[in-house]
Amino acid sequence: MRFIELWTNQFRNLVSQRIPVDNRQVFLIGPNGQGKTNLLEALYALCYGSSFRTNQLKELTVHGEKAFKIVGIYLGDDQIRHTLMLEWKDGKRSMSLDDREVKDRKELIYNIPCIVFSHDDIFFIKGEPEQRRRFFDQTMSMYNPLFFDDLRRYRLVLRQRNQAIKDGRFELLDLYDLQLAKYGLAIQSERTRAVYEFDQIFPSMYKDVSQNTMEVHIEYHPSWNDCATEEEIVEYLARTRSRDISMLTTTSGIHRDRFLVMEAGQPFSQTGSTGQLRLASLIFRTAQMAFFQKKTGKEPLILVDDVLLELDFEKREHFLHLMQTYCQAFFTFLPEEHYFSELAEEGALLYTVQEGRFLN
Ligand SMILES: Nc1ncnc2c1ncn2[C@@H]1O[C@H](COP(=O)(O)OP(=O)(O)OP(=O)(O)O)[C@@H](O)[C@H]1O
Repeated sequence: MRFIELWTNQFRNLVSQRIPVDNRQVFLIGPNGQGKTNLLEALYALCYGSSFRTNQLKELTVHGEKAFKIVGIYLGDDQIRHTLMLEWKDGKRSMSLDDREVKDRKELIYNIPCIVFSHDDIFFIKGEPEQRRRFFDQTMSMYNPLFFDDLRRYRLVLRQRNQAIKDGRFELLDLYDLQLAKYGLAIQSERTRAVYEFDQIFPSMYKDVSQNTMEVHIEYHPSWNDCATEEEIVEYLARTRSRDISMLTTTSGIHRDRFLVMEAGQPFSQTGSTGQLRLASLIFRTAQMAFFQKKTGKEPLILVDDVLLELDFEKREHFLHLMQTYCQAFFTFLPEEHYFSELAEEGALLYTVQEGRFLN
């Protein structure tokens, strides 16, 4: 799969324009604040119908306007040209694929798998547990539609259960507990399997690039650690119900699971230097790519937002070697970062980005 051209209209600071991108590698080069990341965001929004920077699609419209539209023409794995469109208008999102309305964003997840490398990825290592849950849920949702469905259902039941607790409608809890246990156990089992497999990939990649002698690995600590069946979870929820009622929320479940990155028995967020944490976050993404490929046999589209800056030459070489298996890649660079030539293949497409314009 590969994008061939993009059309942007009233999207952030991007000038409304057609941008040909028919190349395995597209480099976007320009000073700060010119619109490089905005184009990556537009591509991501086309792939998933959402942004990796905000939950509010209305923020993506150019200041002062109420609508934006992006269109991407891509060559699918079937070697046929397809047209994806995302529009935000009158407070509503609409999407289409080949002029057919896309009603559920889920349809898109498996269409163009897309992975973003960004500075914020460091929070997967040193941020709140929620950040790592999101990372692993995303990793699993990329290849497993059942997992994605279970997550959606779990979240819905969790919201309903919390509301029932707040409203004092305790007679509903027995029913919600059964559903929470059903979807929760499926998610817990899948997380256990996926972390085991991810842990076969991530530590050796990290060791290769960092040349660190200490082992870094991932641990999964489910909130319902001692429950192996739905019945056991239901019993546990019944036993802890009074605690939930006094806290006005569901205090256990897969929304409280913890994923830890450990080094020598300690959380890596406490032992690693900022440089090591940053490198580990890049490797997290690279391992996500490798994991996705192992599961599906497909290569993802990658969007790499100026994250190589802090790596020295040797680490960069190692790292770039690891991340070559993509169907198409968009990289952003500042003009002074001349090392993009280390990465560019012959014939790669180079754009200079200036005030939302893409010039080559
Ligand atoms: N909704 C919007 N409407 C108009 N302009 C916007 C909007 N949102 C952001 N901008 C502008 O877009 C520019 C930021 O673009 P972007 O984040 O793509 O920068 P960049 O080229 O990736 O730079 P950096 O190297 O600093 O990351 C800023 O000038 C900002 O004012």
